[in-house]
Amino acid sequence: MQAGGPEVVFEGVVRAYGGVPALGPLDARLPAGAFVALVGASGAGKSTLLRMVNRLVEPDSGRVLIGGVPVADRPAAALRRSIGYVFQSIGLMPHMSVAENIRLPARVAGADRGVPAPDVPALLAAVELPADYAGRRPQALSGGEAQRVGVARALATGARLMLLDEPFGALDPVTRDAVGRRYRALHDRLGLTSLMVTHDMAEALLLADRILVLDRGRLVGEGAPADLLAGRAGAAASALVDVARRQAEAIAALAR
Ligand SMILES: Nc1ncnc2c1ncn2[C@@H]1O[C@H](COP(=O)(O)OP(=O)(O)OP(=O)(O)O)[C@@H](O)[C@H]1O
Repeated sequence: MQAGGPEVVFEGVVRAYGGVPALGPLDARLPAGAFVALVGASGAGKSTLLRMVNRLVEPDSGRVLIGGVPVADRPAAALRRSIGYVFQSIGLMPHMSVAENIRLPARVAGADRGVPAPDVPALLAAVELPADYAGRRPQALSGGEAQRVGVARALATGARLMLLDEPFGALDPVTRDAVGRRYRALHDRLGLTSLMVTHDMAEALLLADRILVLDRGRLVGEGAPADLLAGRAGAAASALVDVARRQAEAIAALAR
């Protein structure tokens, strides 16, 4: 097993699509081992920022460093093998078993290039799925179970940096809550660095160590959940927190 998750630094990253600015200039730092949530309205640039880390999006200017090394200096394929990527429609191969799906990224990377064969039982245990799920096909899994297989697959090449783009967005609220908390426990156990895009401020407040708030491509607020709740992370962050708080208060009032 590799050492803990690395630090990630964004230095003045800028990106436009077809001449239309989408992101930046933006500076941010994810401390080694942190769980960082990225929130903001639709189109704010969250996925663009996340995908700069594994070079699915290249910045027009500025740079991203992982553990002090610019991602642009590393071949994209090798870089992506070292980073877990979990997204909403996780894309498990329907004709392959769970075990084959988990082994797939390492197989693509090539055992002959020194990529060790994944320990499927250990990975299933890490995401708290029974060992006999290894033989199941994806269609025999619930949405929450499939998402956990996606996390196991993302960890299979030994990645200690995880990018999660609305990972639990398609799950019902109860499953979403349970899978989110399980993932947070896994993050702590393995000492991962995790960057998670979410639309749900309550989820960000409950799971993350730090929250970055994006608005129209700019970082408009940043802090620990306690900072956001105390109104110390800027007006945009407070506005999003107020929505979550009003919902919680309305539910509490209904129960009285
Ligand atoms: N490949 C692309 N081509 C053109 N425009 C794009 C492309 N990808 C993103 N954009 C635009 O860039 C802006 C930021 O998009 P991005 O997907 O990063 O936002 P987001 O905050 O992740 O949004 P959402 O929450 O809706 O997923 C949006 O205006 C979007 O339309």
